[in-house]
Parts: sequence; C-alpha cells; structure tokens
Amino acid sequence: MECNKSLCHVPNTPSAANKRWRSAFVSIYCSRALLSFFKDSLPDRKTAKVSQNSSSIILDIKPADNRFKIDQTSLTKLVKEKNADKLQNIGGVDGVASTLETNVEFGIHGNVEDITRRRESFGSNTYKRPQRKSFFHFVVKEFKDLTIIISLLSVVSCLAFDMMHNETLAGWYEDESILAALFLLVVISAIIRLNKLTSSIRKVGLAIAFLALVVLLVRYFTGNTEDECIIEEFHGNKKKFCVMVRAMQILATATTIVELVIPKGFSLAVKRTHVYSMKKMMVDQAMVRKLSAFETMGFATTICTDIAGSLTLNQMKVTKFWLGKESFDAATYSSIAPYFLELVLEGVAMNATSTAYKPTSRFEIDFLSNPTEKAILSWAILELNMEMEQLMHNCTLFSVEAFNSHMKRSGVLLRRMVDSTIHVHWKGATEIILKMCSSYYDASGIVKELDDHERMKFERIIQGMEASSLQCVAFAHKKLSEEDQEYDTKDKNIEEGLTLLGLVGLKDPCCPEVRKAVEDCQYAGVNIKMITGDNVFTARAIATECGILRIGQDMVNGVVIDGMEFRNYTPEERMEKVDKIYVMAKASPEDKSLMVECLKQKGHIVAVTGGGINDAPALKEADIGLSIGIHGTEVARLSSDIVILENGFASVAKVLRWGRCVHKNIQKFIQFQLIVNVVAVIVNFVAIIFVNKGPLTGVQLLWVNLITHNLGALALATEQPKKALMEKPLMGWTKPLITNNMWRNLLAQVLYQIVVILTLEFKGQLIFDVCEKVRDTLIFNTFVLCQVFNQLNARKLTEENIFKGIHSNKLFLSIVAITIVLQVVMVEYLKWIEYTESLNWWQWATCIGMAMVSWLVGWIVKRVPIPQKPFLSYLKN
Ligand SMILES: Nc1ncnc2c1ncn2[C@@H]1O[C@H](COP(=O)(O)OP(=O)(O)OP(=O)(O)O)[C@@H](O)[C@H]1O
Ligand SMILES: [Ca+2]
Repeated sequence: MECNKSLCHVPNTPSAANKRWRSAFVSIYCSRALLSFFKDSLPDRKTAKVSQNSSSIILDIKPADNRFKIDQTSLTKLVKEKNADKLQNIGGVDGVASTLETNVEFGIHGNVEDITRRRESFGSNTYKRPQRKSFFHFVVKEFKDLTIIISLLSVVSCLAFDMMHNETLAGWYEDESILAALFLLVVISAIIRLNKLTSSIRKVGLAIAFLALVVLLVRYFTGNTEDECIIEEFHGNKKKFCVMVRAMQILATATTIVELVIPKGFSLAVKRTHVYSMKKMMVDQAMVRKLSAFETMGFATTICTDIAGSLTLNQMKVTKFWLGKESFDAATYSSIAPYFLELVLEGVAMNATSTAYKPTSRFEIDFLSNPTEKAILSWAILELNMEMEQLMHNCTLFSVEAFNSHMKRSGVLLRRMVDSTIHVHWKGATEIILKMCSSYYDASGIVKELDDHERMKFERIIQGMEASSLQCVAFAHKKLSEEDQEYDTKDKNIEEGLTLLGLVGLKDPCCPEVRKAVEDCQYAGVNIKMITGDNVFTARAIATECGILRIGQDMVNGVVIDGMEFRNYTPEERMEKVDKIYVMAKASPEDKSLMVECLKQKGHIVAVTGGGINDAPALKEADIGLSIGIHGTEVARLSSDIVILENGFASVAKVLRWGRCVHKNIQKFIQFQLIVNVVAVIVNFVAIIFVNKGPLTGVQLLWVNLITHNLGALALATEQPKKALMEKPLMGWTKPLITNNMWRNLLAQVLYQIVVILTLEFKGQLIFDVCEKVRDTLIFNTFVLCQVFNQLNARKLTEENIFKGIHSNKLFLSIVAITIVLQVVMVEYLKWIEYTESLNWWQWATCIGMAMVSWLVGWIVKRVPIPQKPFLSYLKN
C-alpha cells in the first residue's frame, strides 16, 4: 500500500536517467514497505537482521523519512550484550549519542516532531503490561520442547520395563510359535549380565543428575543466576509462577541428564543383537527358544553330547547278525533253518512299538518308532523277507513292556493261534538281556546251556561289534508252561531262564563334518564330553572316531566310565573325577543330568545336546540345552533353549560361534554407547556448572540417543562371527563385561570428545569467529559425527585395523551412510525450527576432521599396554 502510494509521487516522464532513478526508488520503497510489514508481525531477531540491511540502504541513499541509523532491536542487543567491540564499532559512547542524534550533556531536542519521530522508531518509554498468562500456558511453554516429555516418559517407562521384564518371560518358553516369540521379544527379554552394569551406571547417573539439580537449585535460591527472561516476562506476575517455571526448567535439565545416563539403550540393543542373530541362525536351521541362551552358549566351557543325531547321522542300519556263535550276512541268510528264522522274526515283529509293511516299492517303508527299532524292522522286512502282517495275525499279545532308557529293554507276552502256547520275547541292550538268559540257541536253532564259559564267548562277540562302533541289541525267548498263563511281563518268572535268540549290530555312520566341528570346539577351549546310553565299547569307538578321545587316551583310568560307576561314587568323588571323564556310557537319564549338575557345581558352563526323551532331564539341567535332529523328540525340544533341526555336531559349533559373536557384539555396543552417554553427561554437567545451560539441547540429545540406540546398535549387531572367535580360549564367564581393553578405549575416546566439545563450547566462538548458534551447531554436529566415526572404532575392541573385513558387511556400511545422511537432514531440519544454524562447507569439513581424529586416538590407544587384572578390581581394593 505504502509502496503504491509512494509510486504515485514518482515523476511520470521517464527520461533515461530518471528510469534508473525510478527503479532504485521502487526497490528501496518496496523493500521498506515489506520490512515494516514484517517488523509488525515478527518482533524478534529475524526482523533485526533485515532492519540492519534496510538501515544500510537508508544510509546510502539518504532516506526520505526521518529514521535513525540504528534500530530498536540492535540498540537493545547492544545494551543487553554489553559487547565492547560492537560499541567500539559504532564509535563508542559518542558514536551512539550521535547515532541517536542526542547530546550527552543536554539530551535530545525534545520538540513534538522529534519525540514523535523517536516514538515511531523506538517505541514509547512506557512498560507494556504483558497479557496475563494462565498456569497452563507456562506449562505448555516450558514443555513445548517435546523431548522433555519424551525423556520423562522414557525414564518412567524404563523403570517400569525393568521391573516387568524379569517376570513375564516364563510364558513363551513353552510356546514354540516363532511369531509369538518374536512379538514378545519386542516387549520383554531376559538380559542377565547387563543388569549389574546397568544398575551401577544408573546409580552414577542419578547421582550426577541429582548433583546438577542441587547446583541449579542453590544457584536459584541464592539469586546467583541470571533469570532475566523470567524477570522480564513475569514481572508483575505472581512470584509463584516464577518459582514454578524455574523449577520446571531445573527438572527438565535434570531429566535430560537422567535420560542420558539410564542405559535403557543397552537392553534394547541386546535384544536387537539377539533378534538379528536369531534370524541368521534360523537360516542355519536353528531356532532359539530362549534368547539369553545365545550369550550363555558363548561362554560354554563344556559341551556334553549324546551319540544318535549329534555325532551320528541317526540313520541306523543293521550290519551284523549273529545266531548262536555264528555270524550271518545277506549271502548266508538262506541257510538258516526256516522254523528257527520264524521264531526270530516273531520276536522282531511282535516285540515292536510299531507296525511296518512292505509296500510295492522296496524302499518305501513307513515306520513310527525309534531309530534302533526302525533299523531292525526295515532290515527284517527287506533282508529277511519278514511278513509283519502275517506274523501279527498268527498271535495275540496280552502284555507289553515298552522300551525305555532306564530298563533298556522291551518285552511282550503272546499266545500263538495255532497251539495256544504262550511265549515271551525280550529285546534290549546286550548286557541286560544276557543277564536274563540261562541258555542260547545255536546257529541251527538247538538250545544249549549258557555257562560262564559260553557267556564269555558271547561277551567277546558283543565287544567285537561294539569296538567297531556298532550299537548292539540282543533278542531272547522263552516258552511258558500252561500254569504261567496268568503272568504278565512284570513277573519274575518271565525275566529269568530265557534263551538267547540272536544278536544284531547296528551301524549309525558318523556325520562327515563331526570331527572337524569337535576339533573346532576343542580349539576354542571347550571340553567335549560324550554321555550316552550305549555300551562302553560302542561309546569309546565312536568317541575316538569323532575326535572326542585321542588315540591312547581311552586307556587312561577314569576317562571312560560307566553310568552306574558314576552314580555310585560319593559326591566328593564325583566332584574330584568329573573333570577327567570324557565318555560316560550306559548312562541313564538321571546319570546324564547328574553329570551336568556336577560340572555346573565345578563352575563349568555346560551345554548339553541330545534329541531323545532320555536326554530331556540333562537338557533341562544344562545352562544351555540344545535339542538336535529333525527326528528329535518333542520332549527334548521342549526341554531345550535352542532347537537345531539339522543333525550333527557341526550345528553346535555354529551356535557356539554365534554365541561368542553375540557377546562380542554386545560388548562392542556397550563400549560405543557408554562413550556417547559419558561424554554427553559430563559435557552437560560441566556446562551447567559454568554457564548454566548444556551445549546440547533436548532435541539434539534425543536425536543422538535415537541414532546410537537404534542405528548404532543395529550396525554393531550385524557384525558376523569371525573365525578368530573360535581361535581363542574362553572369554570367561566370571570376567567383567567391560574388559580392560574396553575401559582403555572408552577412556581415551571420552577424554578426546570432552576436550573437543568443551573447547568448542568455551572457545569455539573465538576460534571460528562465529555466532553462538553456529557454535552450538558445530558442537552438535561434531558430537554426532564423533559417534559415527567411533562406531567404526567399536568394530574392533583390540585389533588395530578397524576396517578389516568391513567390505563384507554391507549392512554396516549402509547404516553408517544412512546415519550421515540423516545427520545432514537433521541439521537442516533443526535449522528450520531454529535449533541450529547452517554450516558452510569449511565448517562441515572441520566437524568431520575433528570426528575423524577419534580413529587416530583409537589407533594410538590400542598400543598402550594394559594390566591383566580387571580395572574395577583395583577400585575395590
Ligand atoms: N527300541 C529298542 N528296543 C530295545 N533296545 C533298545 C532300543 N533302542 C535302544 N536299545 C538299546 O538300549 C541302548 C541304549 O539306547 P538309548 O537310546 O537309551 O541310548 P541313548 O542314550 O539315547 O544313546 P545316544 O547317545 O545315541 O542318544 C542301546 O545301545 C540299545 O542296546
Ligand atoms: Ca539318544
């Protein structure tokens, strides 16, 4: 409007010279019109800047109006800042006086025109009563900074979270559903070792926050603080508002510190590391049922393994068949007397928990039984042409004792249809069955007495089979007299005086990679022990084949023992001998768990692998239970922490490696995160003490926390297990979570970052010749970039080359790149909401340069030797 009006007064005969004049005139007046418009609506710094520009225009071209060389805002600023340099720039007191067109001695001219002009420029010399503001208004104003609310909420929720997460876990252990598990993971997880660390950090943090609070309060009540804004704004208001607002500011500052020091990010990061590794492990056919098992596995000092499925393929096959003292094979089966073979097949078919039939195709046989039984049935059907259905038609069962790992035998009582005679059939572990026999069938089916001499001969045959790693099963038979009709399998009579029918030897081939996997684990400092229900000789042979026993070692006393022997030791003897035992054979389920219990008592971290029902108690007793094998039983799976669907010990070695990796990654994250938090707390604290306000605003700190907790944790969680993890012995369960190496790295980085940030805080404006806001932006930017660079430092806790293998971790690199991009966006965004100022290229380069020095610091500090004894133990002494 003003602009248009002014334009009307411009001469309307545009000569060439006048044209130039007019365009200058228009631009000046239009900009002035705009400025006055802005000035009315935005009474803050922004206008000041523009007005300064406008005043320079005025000075150049001699304005038509009577404005002063200095405007109100600049004048207020000059008074408020008490900046001697600026005063000097204007020409000192005299300069100011002449700018204001006044005389230091006589004052202003004072006529109506002059006063009006001054009133227009500087406003009237009266105090404008501020509008009454409600208490709600103060609250909203103080809490406009959303971060404070978020901080408060997160502090509260963090405490609630900690209380909650210990209890609610038990529910999903029983549930195999991976979705349910994943869902619960987001809400709760058990983090055992971190709890201690977290609680000590929390104590220190709360102490610092409290101290800061005290400092601020003391300052406030002793009037030692410049509460200009409050005094200015609330002058005339009731004092209680002042107190409340100040109290809120103090609370906000303290909350920011608490928010920084409560390491809730740890548990979150641990969870993320777990979930990431869990997903990776699922590719390897392993499902983690209990997340903390990951780290526990990393610390395992002993792994107790069974045979079937873990060391062997769980594909048993009958390879030996003895009738009497003669061995038969495919070529000689036809020479067996038919009536005798019929008896043997009756024992096989009737004394089985499942039925099998021969389908059209030779190789498709359906079974529902344990591997041993499956192998025997398939051998009988395929090699001995057993007609299972036919045999089952010929007799009726009236009592059955199913196989179990305690008794290691199964038995049936049956009546033959043809003559109604009653027969008992037993099959089971050779030592059990042999004890029940007093006679034997020789190769031609004639019953002979089993005296001690003959018994020895059979034992030798069995040992021969077992020594070639065969699992042996013996069959026995007895025909009962008419009076025995009422008996069932529980009666003594049918357990004695049996006739040995035959022996089979079953081969379960060792997994091809098992030897290497066992070696890897041993190399990593983990003891491998075998605990099995199988016979001593079988166990010894397989242990040697898999590398659990070294050649000659099996002869050393006490290395291979029998479950019963172990059971009968006194508790003291057990504790004394348990370390030396490498193979425990003929073990009952209780023996297996007794062994685990002993090892645990001795301070070992014990992992148990197994797939059978008989392994369940040991799996439960173990620190980490791993159920193995696609054919593993449901009971074993439910008793375990990790379910491995593949057969083979190689998977166990993989889990061990991942376990160590997860632990390492968590350590890396802790080092990384602690640096961020410690630096932020100290810097804020020091700044509060000296200048009453921290250099990093709530939003900025929240941002730092956000990227370190989330992106940082994710990046460090994705570090893959390296071969080196299995090259060192144990990391030590009892060792502190933060090792001396980590303390050293941490202290160096913290020191460096504190020096950089405090230098920027106190001397930054001078060094870089920038305003306060640019300096604050420099601090914020440098702090964030330091963390980005430090993330790479954290990749290697001890190695000097932090870039080693980084090319293979694309995810890590992408996360770092994303963080940098987000930081640029953040600086720009914060600028928009007036939290930061734009940085020029040179300033960006300076920030990056300062952050990059943390690599150098990391490299240098890794060369500083450290003591073996944990740092913190020096404090305790
Ligand atoms: N179905 C069965 N019927 C009769 N005897 C069996 C049967 N299965 C196994 N046996 C006998 O019982 C012994 C112990 O077998 P068991 O399955 O209890 O051992 P395990 O502890 O599971 O062995 P592993 O270490 O392979 O897991 C075997 O050596 C075998 O002689
Ligand atoms: Ca088993």
